[in-house]
Amino acid sequence: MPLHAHLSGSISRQCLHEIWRGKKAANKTDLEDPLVIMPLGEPVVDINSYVHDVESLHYSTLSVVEDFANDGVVYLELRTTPRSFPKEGLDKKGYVDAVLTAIDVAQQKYPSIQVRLILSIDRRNTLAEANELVAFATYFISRGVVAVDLCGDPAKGDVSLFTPAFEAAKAQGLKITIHFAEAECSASETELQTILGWKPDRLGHVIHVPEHIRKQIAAVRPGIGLELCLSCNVQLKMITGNFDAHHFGEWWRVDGPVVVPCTDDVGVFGSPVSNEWRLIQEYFHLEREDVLSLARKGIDVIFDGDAQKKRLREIMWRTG
Ligand SMILES: CNc1ncnc2c1ncn2[C@@H]1O[C@H](COP(=O)(O)O)[C@@H](O)[C@H]1O
Repeated sequence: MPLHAHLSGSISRQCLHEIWRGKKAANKTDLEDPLVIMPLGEPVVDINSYVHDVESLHYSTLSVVEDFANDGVVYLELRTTPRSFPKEGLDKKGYVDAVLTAIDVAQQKYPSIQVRLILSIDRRNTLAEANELVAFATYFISRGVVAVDLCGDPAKGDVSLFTPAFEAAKAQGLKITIHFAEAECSASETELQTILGWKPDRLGHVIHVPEHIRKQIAAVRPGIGLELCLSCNVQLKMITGNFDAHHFGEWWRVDGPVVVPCTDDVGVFGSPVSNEWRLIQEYFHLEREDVLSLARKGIDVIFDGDAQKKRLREIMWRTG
């Protein structure tokens, strides 16, 4: 049940390779084969040069959902930052529409998985761009958009700029999740207090958090969701030390907040969510009952409604 998965970062190298091969055959690209130039573990920086039209967006979204379904995922929240590709006649609204259409097709093709979409504001955006994104998110609620996120380079931007946009999102019934204290530079007291002031439904990463903020997180709303991404944080050295030093170990027993193991960018880190659960068991010595209880608690913090929660509970209790 990965709830923190960036669409572009979830595209497998093989899928990018296939998109590239198609474009190469049609004489539509001068780029190198992504399988050759992007070693595993390195961020895929120029994904936009491979995926920049409806066709490749459709192909890659379908492939991402397929990969998650094949990993045994039955509910997925993908997130993406809407982009425009004027040369291809695609604006940001068209981008979201294309992703949602591909998700619909994917759900029909792989009926075991249900997928919802989160739209991400990038920290470099202006307030006008953020407001526009909230308007798109609202427009597409009936087609499966459930929330708004804040992501991007943690060294960029002043998050307080976005307060009106997140307030507007909440007023429209959208949920909010925020990349939180991802790097030291995005963990100032002012930034963390500003974000907690938005009363987010979930937080992502939650790394550089002083003790008093930890208490505040637990108090900000009962059962706040924490999207923790072990492989990402270890591979990118966002934490000091190995898996056993990950803050999952501090959070998973804390009463109140609900920890959900997530993949972040599985195409980059090469660790599907089944492997994230394996790592947790290996490094934190969870018993089978702990794993089941954690997975079941996660259902409470998904951004879909009661019918979805009921479906997931039926699956989870049957599994147990
Ligand atoms: C430590 N991991 C991360 N931290 C912060 N932002 C990240 C991220 N991984 C990905 N993104 C954000 O998601 C966008 C990917 O394109 P999609 O929107 O999927 O289409 C990136 O541009 C970046 O802003």
